[in-house]
Amino acid sequence: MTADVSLRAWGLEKSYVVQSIRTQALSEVSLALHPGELSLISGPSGCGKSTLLSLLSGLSRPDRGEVRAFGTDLCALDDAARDAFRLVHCGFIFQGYNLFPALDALEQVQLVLDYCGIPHEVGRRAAARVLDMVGLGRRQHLRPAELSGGEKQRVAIARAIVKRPRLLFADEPTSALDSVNGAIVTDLLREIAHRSGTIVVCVSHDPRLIARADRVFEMEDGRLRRDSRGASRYGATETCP
Ligand SMILES: Nc1ncnc2c1ncn2[C@@H]1O[C@H](COP(=O)(O)OP(=O)(O)OP(=O)(O)O)[C@@H](O)[C@H]1O
Repeated sequence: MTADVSLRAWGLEKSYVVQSIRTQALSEVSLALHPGELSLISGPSGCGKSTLLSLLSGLSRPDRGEVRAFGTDLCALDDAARDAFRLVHCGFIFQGYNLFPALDALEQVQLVLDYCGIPHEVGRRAAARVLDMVGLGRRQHLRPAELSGGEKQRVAIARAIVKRPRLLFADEPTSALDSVNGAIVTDLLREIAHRSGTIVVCVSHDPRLIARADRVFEMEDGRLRRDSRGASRYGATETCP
């Protein structure tokens, strides 16, 4: 029997209750994401994209349904075990970069490896290598205030991939970037998926990302409306069976 290398969800339901008003954020969402693909979750504001990302990454639990990553049922794990799962397997990238103002680029990336218990000098070399890979080898000693938005996002990407996660989640990674930097970050995410076999999942409205994604999931009112192959790899957009 071969090991399951996918991230799969079945019948996800999630609602929020605020002051006794219930909002159904997700209904009957099922999908399968595969290694080496950049998948995009798109749709209008409030349709449930961030909620889906949070369930797929084990940051929160569904009311009903199941999420399995590499065969592990994330919903069956307690909070500590899900934290441990994320530490080992998941990288996260956010719209606002979430960098520490006082640390330079190298220190931002190295901090992750320190946290994972990697010896300092080994971590420093690995952090420098990854910064080189994202095109920031010569800017590794600059702090966030000295970097452009696109460079900050590349530091955030380096930080997310330095521990070689099998799952990379990005929430609106290009929405604060101009066209040149948006394209650089988009291509980088795609390259990470294709080269290292990472499952890369992005939430975005950005047409640049939609055009470069291998798989596009369109959401509306908490449901998946369309699951299609992107034009980037297959030449034309086609709807998945
Ligand atoms: N913590 C929360 N408490 C209450 N309601 C929430 C919470 N998080 C999300 N919601 C509601 O759930 C629905 C889905 O929200 P979600 O943030 O997943 O959508 P989204 O597609 O990511 O939106 P956006 O593109 O604006 O970020 C919305 O109606 C939202 O108001």
